[in-house]
Amino acid sequence: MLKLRNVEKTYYSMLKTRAERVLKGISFEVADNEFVAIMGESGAGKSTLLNLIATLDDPTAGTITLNGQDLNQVKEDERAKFRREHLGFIFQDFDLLDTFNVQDNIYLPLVLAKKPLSLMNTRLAEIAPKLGLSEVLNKHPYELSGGQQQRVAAARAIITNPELLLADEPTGALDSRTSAELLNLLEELNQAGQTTLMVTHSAVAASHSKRVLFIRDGIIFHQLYRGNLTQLQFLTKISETLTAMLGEADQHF
Ligand SMILES: Nc1ncnc2c1ncn2[C@@H]1O[C@H](COP(=O)(O)OP(=O)(O)OP(=O)(O)O)[C@@H](O)[C@H]1O
Repeated sequence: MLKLRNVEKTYYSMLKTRAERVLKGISFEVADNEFVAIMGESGAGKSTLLNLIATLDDPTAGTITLNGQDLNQVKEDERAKFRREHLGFIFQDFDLLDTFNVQDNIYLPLVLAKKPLSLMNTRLAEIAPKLGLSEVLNKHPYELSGGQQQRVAAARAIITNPELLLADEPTGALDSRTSAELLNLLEELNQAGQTTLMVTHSAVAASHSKRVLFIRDGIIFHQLYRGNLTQLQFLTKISETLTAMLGEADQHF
């Protein structure tokens, strides 16, 4: 599904007098139906990596392919269309339009893709009950709780049946109960076949995935598979790894 080969990203200052090499050769694959979390400390390059996969920015070196298509080859003016057709996005700050009601917010990607209303209605009828949104379709985002708003954002992200769902700190603005609900929802969507890649600094969020990649110093430093562990057992394993990583970092100073 998704393949990264030796992906590098260097940010340059305007006059190229300063360079920051954020990603130094990242290689990994995400298989169909996987749910992968990417963890790393603040500034480790998680959002940078997600932006590259989202075609919002280009790598300095290396290749990224989605189902065989090299993202570098997608032309600038075709990228918005590419994102609409292949990817779904959930961000920390929901990013809903307050002037639209919930239903129209969810329909937006299909409206932009000029899909027929009948298809939108069919898809909504499938996902609204699953996400507990059937009763709020005529409300506006500002009338909803944070958890409901994030579920609307999730509905909007999956209504196009994206090949890959990208989530950037999706629980960052939620309290622990609504976070847990959203994470359970992401897990359920994944069990129903949704390939998902999530960036997070939360061990709890990562423990809902099937595999965690740890980024440090611009490389994939370590990875953990959930295997048959329960979410709580996986959380313990992730927390132990983070503690060990922090311990090693301390020894450098
Ligand atoms: N557009 C940009 N131009 C220049 N430097 C950038 C840009 N975006 C990110 N950086 C730098 O790249 C490094 C990695 O940032 P990034 O946002 O990818 O980290 P992160 O792991 O997502 O952090 P956080 O968890 O705090 O969001 C940081 O040092 C940041 O200052």
